Amino acid sequence: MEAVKVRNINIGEGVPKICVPVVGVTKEEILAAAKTMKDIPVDVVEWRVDWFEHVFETEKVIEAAREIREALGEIPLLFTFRTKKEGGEKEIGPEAYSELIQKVSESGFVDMVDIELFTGDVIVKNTIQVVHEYGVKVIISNHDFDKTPGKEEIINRLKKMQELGADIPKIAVMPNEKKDVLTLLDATREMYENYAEKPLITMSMAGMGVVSRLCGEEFGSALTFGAAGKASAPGQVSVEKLKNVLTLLHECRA
Ligand SMILES: O=C1C[C@@](O)(C(=O)O)C[C@@H](O)[C@@H]1O
Repeated sequence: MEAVKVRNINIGEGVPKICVPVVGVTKEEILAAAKTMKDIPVDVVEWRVDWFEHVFETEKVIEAAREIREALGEIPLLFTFRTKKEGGEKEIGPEAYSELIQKVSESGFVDMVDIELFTGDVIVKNTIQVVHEYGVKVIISNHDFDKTPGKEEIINRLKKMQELGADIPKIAVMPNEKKDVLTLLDATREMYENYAEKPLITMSMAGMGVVSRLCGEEFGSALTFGAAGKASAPGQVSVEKLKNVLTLLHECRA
């Protein structure tokens, strides 16, 4: 499987990469967070634009993206509007969602965008086509904040993301019992060993699922979300601690 290269980072190669979400409401908060990124062990920064107070004014979004880009230097930037139904802050219709992603991709200030699988196949495919023309990579994602679907269902969703043209398929699920964490890990392993043509990102959320955010190198998850300041989902470990554990597990495997 080939790694996905974004700037100087190869996602899908070696130690799982660390992604830190920025969840500020005002541009000042967002930029203050972005400016701290150069001092911490982060490989990718995710701008969770659904938190931004001016998210529905595209010019303001693009202007903020430009300033975030400037603050990050060479750190890759992932642009994510997480919709309310998948655990985000705001609702948005599929057309407006697609248009926002396309416009921001066109701006050249972001390196990757997140597109939710359940936006609808046609919109997802069309959006990806346009985004790819701008040289921007695509994560197709799905989140279940209530439960963990069965192993086959998780694998089917990841396969579907791959078929739709994702550079990186991603799924985040909520465990209600310990077995659910094993289900997520086993689905990841099976997808990775048997079907994956692309690097994957998977996680089981909350305290019970934390182990899944640490052991990606063993089971096949190429990137993990860590917190610096405010977390964007339950179970995110602080980046420094995350880095230590990922390095430890990597060294022990060698
Ligand atoms: O999709 C994800 C994963 C995530 O939900 C997590 O569980 O770490 C955090 C979100 O910010 C990100 O967009």
